[in-house]
Amino acid sequence: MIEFQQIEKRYRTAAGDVVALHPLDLAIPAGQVFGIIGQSGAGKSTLLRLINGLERPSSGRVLVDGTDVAALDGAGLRGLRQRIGMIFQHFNLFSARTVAGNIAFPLELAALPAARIRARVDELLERVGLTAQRDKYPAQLSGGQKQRVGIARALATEPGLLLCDEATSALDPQTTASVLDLLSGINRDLGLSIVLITHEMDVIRRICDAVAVLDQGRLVETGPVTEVFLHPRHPTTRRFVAEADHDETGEATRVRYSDIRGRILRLTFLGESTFRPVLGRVARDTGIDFTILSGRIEHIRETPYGQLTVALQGGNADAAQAAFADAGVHVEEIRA
Ligand SMILES: Nc1ncnc2c1ncn2[C@@H]1O[C@H](COP(=O)(O)OP(=O)(O)OP(=O)(O)O)[C@@H](O)[C@H]1O
Repeated sequence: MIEFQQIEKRYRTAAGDVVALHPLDLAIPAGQVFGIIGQSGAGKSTLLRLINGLERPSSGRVLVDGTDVAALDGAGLRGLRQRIGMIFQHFNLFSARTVAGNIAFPLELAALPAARIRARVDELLERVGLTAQRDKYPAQLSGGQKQRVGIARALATEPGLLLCDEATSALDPQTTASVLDLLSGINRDLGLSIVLITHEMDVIRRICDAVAVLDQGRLVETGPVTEVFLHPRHPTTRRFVAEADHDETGEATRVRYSDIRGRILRLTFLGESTFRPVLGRVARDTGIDFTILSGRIEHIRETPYGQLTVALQGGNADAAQAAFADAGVHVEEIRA
């Protein structure tokens, strides 16, 4: 469990103070994949680096499993960092060490016997799918393979928490997907908590359980991804969702629908309700005819959700709208 209590961070510069984080409170429960999203300069890296003491708060406290990070001395901080792995956008591998040598590094620092290091490295290579690459050097690897080495190295000392600093930003979409799957599997199989920062809502949708949205150093929205992604409240969150999604509430869409008669609704089905035959039942009960304008079924982590944009003709539109809400379907009126 990580708790930020009235955390504020200012950087002193020649030109004056830069406020990277305005006072904020945030609790990150153990065992989750927790995402922090924001534009460049929003304060994401600062927030992440406060967790392992790479930055110190200007005021407020950061508690990691109840321990105040700022109160730790050198030995205490080293102990904390052994329990927190970190991976980076540009991998930060040692170019003169092989794949196995990179992964062994933190174990050598911890002075483990050679036989135990070898066994642990073998196990980690298998977990990240790089057994065949063990004797290669970073320059001989693809971006995705480099990040897998970074992940294996971060896991070497069996940390309870993994911090990911834009871990997939330098990767193509397909490689991103496979690295995110690996992280998701690690969270599931090892029960390891993951805190990641990103500027892409799609990363949040694929693997996070919960999310915090930062905007110019302020925490503007936080909650489960199913809630924040499907029903964003703050304009910044809406913008991120619209980028990941094709936006159906914008002006262009309203113009595109100008030839279509009837009330236009966007229906969001989440979890079990995604696969229930709600549409047919509402049509029968209310005499409504539906024209489907667009639709899809996707996943937020493992939870399926469906979004359907429909035009309603004939029958009782108000009753249909109420029947959807009764069936647990979220209804958004795109045009009355
Ligand atoms: N060491 C520093 N000295 C002065 N200002 C800093 C320092 N580190 C960060 N800042 C400033 O603090 C603000 C937040 O920076 P931070 O790196 O936390 O944002 P970010 O959301 O991670 O951005 P990015 O996605 O570009 O990495 C920015 O205005 C940045 O310029």
